[in-house]
Amino acid sequence: MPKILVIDDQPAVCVALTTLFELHGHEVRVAATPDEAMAAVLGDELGAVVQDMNFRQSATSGEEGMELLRRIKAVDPELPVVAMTAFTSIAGAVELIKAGASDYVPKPWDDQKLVATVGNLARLRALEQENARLLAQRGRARHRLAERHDLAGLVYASDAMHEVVSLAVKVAPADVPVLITGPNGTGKELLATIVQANSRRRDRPFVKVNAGALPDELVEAELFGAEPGAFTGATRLRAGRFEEADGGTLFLDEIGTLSLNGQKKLLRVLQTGEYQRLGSSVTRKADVRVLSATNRDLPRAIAEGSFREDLYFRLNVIELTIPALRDRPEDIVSIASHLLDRLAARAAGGERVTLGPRARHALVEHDWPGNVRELENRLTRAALVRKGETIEPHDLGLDAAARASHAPGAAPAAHGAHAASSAPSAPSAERLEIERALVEARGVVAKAAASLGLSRQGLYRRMDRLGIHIERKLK
Ligand SMILES: Nc1ncnc2c1ncn2[C@@H]1O[C@H](COP(=O)(O)OP(=O)(O)OP(=O)(O)O)[C@@H](O)[C@H]1O
Repeated sequence: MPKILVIDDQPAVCVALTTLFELHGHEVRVAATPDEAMAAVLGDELGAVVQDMNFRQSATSGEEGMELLRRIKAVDPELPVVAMTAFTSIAGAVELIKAGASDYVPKPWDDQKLVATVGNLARLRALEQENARLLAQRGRARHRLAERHDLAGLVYASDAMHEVVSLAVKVAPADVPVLITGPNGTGKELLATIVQANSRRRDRPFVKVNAGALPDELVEAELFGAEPGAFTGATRLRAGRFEEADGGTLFLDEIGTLSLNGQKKLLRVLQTGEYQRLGSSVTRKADVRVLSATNRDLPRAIAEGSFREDLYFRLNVIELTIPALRDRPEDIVSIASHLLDRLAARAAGGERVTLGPRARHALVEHDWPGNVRELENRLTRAALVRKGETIEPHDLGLDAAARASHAPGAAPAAHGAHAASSAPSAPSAERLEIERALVEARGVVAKAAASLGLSRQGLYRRMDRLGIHIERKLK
């Protein structure tokens, strides 16, 4: 039970209060003067203070008590102080609360009320202290992790991510395959980078392959290489990805959509540790650590017959699962601030952009179907269309943001030109991609089309279909 400090110059009052609090399980310390009280506040672990307002027989103004209250609050602003006062005026009470008293009780006091008030305040302080201790402990744990390992720019505040990142750096030095799972845009590739950066192979090649984009007929040549003439069009010797990654790490992204043929070829090299270039009979040794990632539910794909179980067990010696952004809302604002810093560093003028409080709220409220990648897109857009230094909800183009900006008292929508859409609900990945390209191209459709790999007409058709139109040319 928290210790209570009783401060009163009248021994009879001290005895009565000590008895009262001890009866209710508290330890009690007594002080008869302001100096004794300060010694206790500085030297003891206290849960709450009950203090008189006058310390000399002749004094009645309460000024000494007010002075002591200020001294206590100056050294420990969170320590609850209950003032015992003969004040009956509202002004006196207000002054006490302003000076930091948590509560005040009249003299003579009501035992039950006093014990309940002081007990509650002391319990609350204990809870707050425990919270602060846990937060500090977590902060220290994160700090230690970031100090000792290369976290490749990954930012988080949530316990869930702390667990994933801790496991990633723990398994990094072991040369085992790691499968990283999680929805699109949650940072799977970034986590693979962390595993590689903290492994013994950190200074060796790190080769990334989008396994899902490999056409079936090219899987073998891409992974293992091809001799000249091995297939039509193969005029030069081509090194495969396993060869490029020799001594290092191979990251197979989108492994869940690798063709069955590709799966078979991959399984063989993982089982035997050997492979051959297409068109060659020379067997090569694969000294490669394989990391892979997918957003697919592989056990389900196995049940449906589209993924090999034997390959799954080879790849999945360790599984790291990244939760969707909406399931770790504590991360949203930290990541957003980090991304804004990154944007500022890349921008020509390097101007620092910050998030307004309503924009933060809108970010935390949003569902983030596209996870951190969507957050990146939204912030890129917002950083470009914002009017001032601060990003407001309507700059983000989010549903919730739009609602927030139309709420009473909200700032009017920005009049700056931006790619605006007439159908704001549930933005698709395609819409975001196009909006981002348009904003980055400052509204120049031909430029946006080129960056998307589309013809100008092609982009216009898509904009029509999605109801995206350019409101005004960006300056
Ligand atoms: N926690 C984070 N802190 C900082 N940046 C992050 C974080 N998570 C993701 N990012 C950034 O978000 C973008 C998407 O991340 P990444 O490409 O690693 O996701 P992914 O899960 O591999 O996506 P996909 O499933 O589409 O392949 C990247 O630019 C990455 O740097």
